[in-house]
Amino acid sequence: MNGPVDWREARARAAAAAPPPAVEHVALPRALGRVLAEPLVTPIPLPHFASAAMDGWAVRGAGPWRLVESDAATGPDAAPDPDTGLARSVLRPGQAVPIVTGAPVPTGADAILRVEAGGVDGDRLEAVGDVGRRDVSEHRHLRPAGSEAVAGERLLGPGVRLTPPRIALAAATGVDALAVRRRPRVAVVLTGDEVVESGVPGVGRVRDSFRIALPAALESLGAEVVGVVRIPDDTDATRAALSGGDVDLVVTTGGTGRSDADHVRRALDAMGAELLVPSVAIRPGGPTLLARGGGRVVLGLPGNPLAAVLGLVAIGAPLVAAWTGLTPAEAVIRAGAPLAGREGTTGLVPATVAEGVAMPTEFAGAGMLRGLASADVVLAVPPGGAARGERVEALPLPWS
Ligand SMILES: Nc1nc2c(c(=O)[nH]1)N[C@H]1C(S)=C(S)[C@@H](COP(=O)(O)OP(=O)(O)OC[C@H]3O[C@@H](n4cnc5c(N)ncnc54)[C@H](O)[C@@H]3O)O[C@H]1N2
Ligand code: MOO
Repeated sequence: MNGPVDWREARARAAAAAPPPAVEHVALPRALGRVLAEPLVTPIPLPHFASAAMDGWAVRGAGPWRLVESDAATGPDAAPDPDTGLARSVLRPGQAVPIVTGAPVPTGADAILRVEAGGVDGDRLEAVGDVGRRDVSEHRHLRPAGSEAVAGERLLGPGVRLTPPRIALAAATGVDALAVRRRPRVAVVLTGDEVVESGVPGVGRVRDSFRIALPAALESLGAEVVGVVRIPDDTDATRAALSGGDVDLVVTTGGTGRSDADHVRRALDAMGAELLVPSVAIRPGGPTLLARGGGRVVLGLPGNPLAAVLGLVAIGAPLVAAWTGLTPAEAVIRAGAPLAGREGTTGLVPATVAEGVAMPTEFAGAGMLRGLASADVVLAVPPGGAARGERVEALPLPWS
């Protein structure tokens, strides 16, 4: 029970450790990147009135036309008829009225003749050239009301990430707030008395890899990082950091080992926490642990920089995804080189992807960052390894 947990099982336990997704309402500017909780149903047709797609003239009939004064067709008060979506002014056969892009089209208009394809002589307008004649005969440049969506149509389903175009689509329907899934509130706790946060480290010291990168990666996964603290290598300080604050999840780095300098497991013990995943059968990242105690979940990542990120990709990603009701993305890709296996362990290998083929990067030792810095995905290499050309599972990096 205390040995390393198979990596699929560990991912399943991580997903199961999240509470059922909860909902909150946020204003549109704060909804970017969040997960939609309820369908987006447009209360209005899109567009909600018939409008011109070009600057020019609204015309009725084959032409030539007599130009009439622009009134409701282009004025700021040109409210469309709520039933038809058409502007209330009426264009009679043989008439034309100036119109600008986006303005309501008068009732009766059957084409927009763009300005560069019309010739005006006094109050007489005629189409010029093939382009002008086609504008008219093909009834061009009219955007009918409801041509993109009718009122009551479902435009987005729940469970999708709110990308910039999805936010823009929501805004176009006239809504000002959206129902989104709650994010876990996360405290990041950095350990390691040897770690320095600026300048060139002396011998026996290491420059911090996590204070900037880890919160960013967690936010990319969909979490809300509410604090980052560095604590001394001490069991009481670790226990206090693991149990303090109003948070849902604590993510630690370092100290997952069993030496005198490692305090995460001892602190969890002292808290009476339940170890959900004591370690994972992955390499690097094996010492990654998951626990529940003090009313929160604790994800313990190893101190080695690559190992920590791979622990986050393997266990943190399904945990945060389940919290926000997302299904973690999984894909398979062809290996561009033979990948050695290791009995009882899933190898996690940073890889670059070109033309659908994944090449493992160099410099992918547990304490390194160089391979990860150039990687596009992480390959999950089964214990038996994989031949060149074989399909292997590819996990996305949080920021890609
Ligand atoms: N006897 C054994 N020793 C180790 C084992 C083992 O099974 N038996 N496992 C090894 C593996 S695998 C890993 S991974 C590490 C896990 O170590 P910890 O989580 O306890 O991490 P630390 O010992 O605190 O640090 C490891 C390494 O990472 C550096 N580090 C820590 N924090 C940072 C930071 N913020 N930025 C950059 N680098 C950091 C730290 O200086 C150490 O070099 O244990 C192995 N040992
Ligand atoms: O699992 Mo450790 O992560 O290899 O250095």
